[in-house]
Amino acid sequence: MTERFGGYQNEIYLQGLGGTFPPCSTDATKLEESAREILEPGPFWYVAGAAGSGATARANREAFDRWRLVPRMLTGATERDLSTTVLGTPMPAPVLLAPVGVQSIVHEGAEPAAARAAASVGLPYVMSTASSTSIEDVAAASGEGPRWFQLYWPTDNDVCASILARAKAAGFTTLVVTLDTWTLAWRPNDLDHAYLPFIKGEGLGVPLSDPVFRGLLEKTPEEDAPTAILRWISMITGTDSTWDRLPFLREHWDGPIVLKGIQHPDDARRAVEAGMDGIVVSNHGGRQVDGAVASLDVLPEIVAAVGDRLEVLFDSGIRTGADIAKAIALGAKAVLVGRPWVYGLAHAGEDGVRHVLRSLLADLDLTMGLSGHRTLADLTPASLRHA
Ligand SMILES: Cc1cc2nc3c(=O)[nH]c(=O)nc-3n(C[C@H](O)[C@H](O)[C@H](O)COP(=O)(O)O)c2cc1C
Ligand SMILES: O=C(O)C(=O)c1ccccc1
Repeated sequence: MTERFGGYQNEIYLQGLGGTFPPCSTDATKLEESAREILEPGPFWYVAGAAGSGATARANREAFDRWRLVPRMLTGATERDLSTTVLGTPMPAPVLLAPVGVQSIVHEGAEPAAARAAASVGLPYVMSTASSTSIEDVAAASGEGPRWFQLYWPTDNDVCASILARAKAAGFTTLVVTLDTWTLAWRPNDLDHAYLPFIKGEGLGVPLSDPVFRGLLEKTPEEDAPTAILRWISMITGTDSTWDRLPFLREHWDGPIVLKGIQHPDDARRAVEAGMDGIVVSNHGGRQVDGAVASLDVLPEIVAAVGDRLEVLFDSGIRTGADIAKAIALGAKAVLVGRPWVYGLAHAGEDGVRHVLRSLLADLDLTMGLSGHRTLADLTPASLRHA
């Protein structure tokens, strides 16, 4: 089905005639600034912050500036079709909501609000293991919307299997395994505010509702919250896994599996060899390795390394329609967006998330049309020049 995302432009103008204005900026690059005015420093820096000096987070943005679209004329791009299918999930545009933990710290509606917004636009919501809400409650909020599940991999196999079984039973189709955050990076902004949401016990919607995890505890989390929290933290951070542990996931998940956090072509090749279905070329929005390469800069070599042997998704730094078009032109099948919609959630809950998503898709739709690209397949390296 062809969605006319660009029509959101006229909708906004018409609403303005009636005195109604967007709930937050239509420009995702401005949302960090306005979020700073409405969030306390701890929550604000949890979202906006990055590892170390922030060099990689800045590099992620700068990398997009080194590529420019070359507009083509008279191509008949009046009607666009932005739809695609990724690992069996049809989507009206090549955009997914990146997994984001502990959303209750920016808005009381938390994950269900974001999942409802995603479903209303038809985009897949990738639920984080670090959600403040249970798997079943997020699934219910998604309704008919597509849903993927992101795994922070517990060291305890029984707990891991239980979480995967619940995600599967709740209708999550695709598993995204995050590899780059097996321990939290040096994050000065969180440290300066002594702010770790997990310690407040807010990101425990998944384990606290898990019967196997609860069975490991001597006292229930209601009786002794700190012990439960520490037990969970020690289960999902502090231990790096190795490639030989992947078959366990295959045994316990019968849908597609995607590895998130790939930045080296050799790791992408290993993902192929391990029989994975996809990868997310991502540096976690610059939140893990400060001084690391910009995610967009490694995308072309990774696409060249794996060809069509698995699906290559991309994230880290996407803020505009042009950014999405560039990532697709460089070989990504779809992109994940992180901070922008979290700021939308902070500003206006479900409406804010929907507005950020629709703005991004309208921008992409109009950018593609005006640069003469009718479908995603029209976006190729030939659509770009090095600036
Ligand atoms: C506040 C916040 C929380 C995040 N939590 C998770 C998480 O729980 N799991 C995960 O795989 N990635 C997590 N990420 C990383 C995102 O999935 C994504 O890789 C990153 O935000 C993309 O960069 P962008 O924010 O520049 O779009 C988080 C990112 C942010 C900003
Ligand atoms: O902050 C993050 O980037 C992240 O991935 C995370 C991990 C655990 C809890 C909350 C967020």
